[in-house]
Amino acid sequence: MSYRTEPPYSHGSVPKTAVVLINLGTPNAPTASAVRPYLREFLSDPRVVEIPRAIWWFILNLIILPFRSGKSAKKYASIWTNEGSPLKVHTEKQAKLLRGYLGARGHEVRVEYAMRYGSPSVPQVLRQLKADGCERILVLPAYPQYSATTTASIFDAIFKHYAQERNVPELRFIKHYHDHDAYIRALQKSVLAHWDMSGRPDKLVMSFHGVPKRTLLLGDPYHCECHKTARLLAKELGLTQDQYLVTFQSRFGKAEWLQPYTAPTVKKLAQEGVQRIDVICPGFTSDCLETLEEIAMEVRHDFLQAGGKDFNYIACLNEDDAWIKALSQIAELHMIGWPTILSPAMRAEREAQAQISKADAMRLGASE
Ligand SMILES: C=CC1=C(C)c2cc3[nH]c(cc4nc(cc5[nH]c(cc1n2)c(C)c5CCC(=O)O)C(CCC(=O)O)=C4C)c(C)c3C=C
Ligand SMILES: [Fe+2]
Ligand SMILES: [Fe+2]
Repeated sequence: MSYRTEPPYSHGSVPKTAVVLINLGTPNAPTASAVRPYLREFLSDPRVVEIPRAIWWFILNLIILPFRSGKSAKKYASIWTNEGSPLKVHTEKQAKLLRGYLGARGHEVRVEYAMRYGSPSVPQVLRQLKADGCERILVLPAYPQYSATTTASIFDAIFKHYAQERNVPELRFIKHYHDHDAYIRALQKSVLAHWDMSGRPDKLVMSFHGVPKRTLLLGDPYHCECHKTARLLAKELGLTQDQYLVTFQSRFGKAEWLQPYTAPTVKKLAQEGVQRIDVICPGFTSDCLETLEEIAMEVRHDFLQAGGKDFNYIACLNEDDAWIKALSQIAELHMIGWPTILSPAMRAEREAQAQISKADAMRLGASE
């Protein structure tokens, strides 16, 4: 067993707490050479693709990466902003806002963000938190609905990192918040704000990222959690069953994925004479390639080509105030029992410990 070197242990220090918001990840640039390593890391994850490793290695390296990297890069280029990839830009802003929100509520917590694939990587962020003395870590995936392909893969990355540490911090993992009241109400508020501006559609389409159908049959609760989110949102909006539908997008590969698929469904709606649809993607908490390009560009085009008249994409929650508030409530719920709101005595003790650690460090430095 080879352990990473630990920072010097400091007696009696008040443990610091950190919340780490973790999203999927995104390439560093909208170019084939940047998309390729990102896709390699993502699609090499056995949680994402369950095909036997040796067979998959050939398919990935000889077929998928050479062809998909350039194609995907062009798509990324169509949504890239001056600040970078939308997924990263929104996640970073969410972490900053959450830090401010929790701070304003009196919590002394670090809030950082990390990406499961790409950067800032999970190990990079966890190393920094260890160096800064964080002894309690709350892992907050950016996915409201649990799936082995996403949430569990984040958990794997955390376990893998700490497998090489002696002094493992106290860890808590948020599995899902697909039915959390504040999340549902943030979604409801965003739909109502859209309808206040633009009127109501004939149908509201709630499109979730797909996964292979096989994963549902093998016990992954993702499909049920997506449907529960949709049902709760429809209830909050007062929609009857014929006023909304649930679809699954972003199919990858040849196997059957969760149905109904988003693109053929909206085409069919247009062909049946539905004039206006609004599409929301409640499973994506930040706008990204899959919402801005696939839904707001490709699916819009499909709907209008098939005879639809009016297509509205309702943006993800991104930096929405009600959403940041929801995130803070979800984090607070999972931090119960952790002393994040410090008493004056604890604060004084922390100050004193910081002074002692500083003096220790200087003494150690001087004796070397
Ligand atoms: C919201 C949850 C997500 C699930 C579940 C999910 C499963 C899943 N995805 C792929 C393959 C790809 N997904 C890609 C992009 C992508 N996926 C999600 C989220 C979920 N994926 C997001 C937020 C994004 C966008 C990232 C961004 O940079 O904006 C891609 C890359 C893009 C492309 O080349 O099309 C792939 C590939 C699989 C195979 C899978 C479950 C088995
Ligand atoms: Fe995906
Ligand atoms: Fe896609």
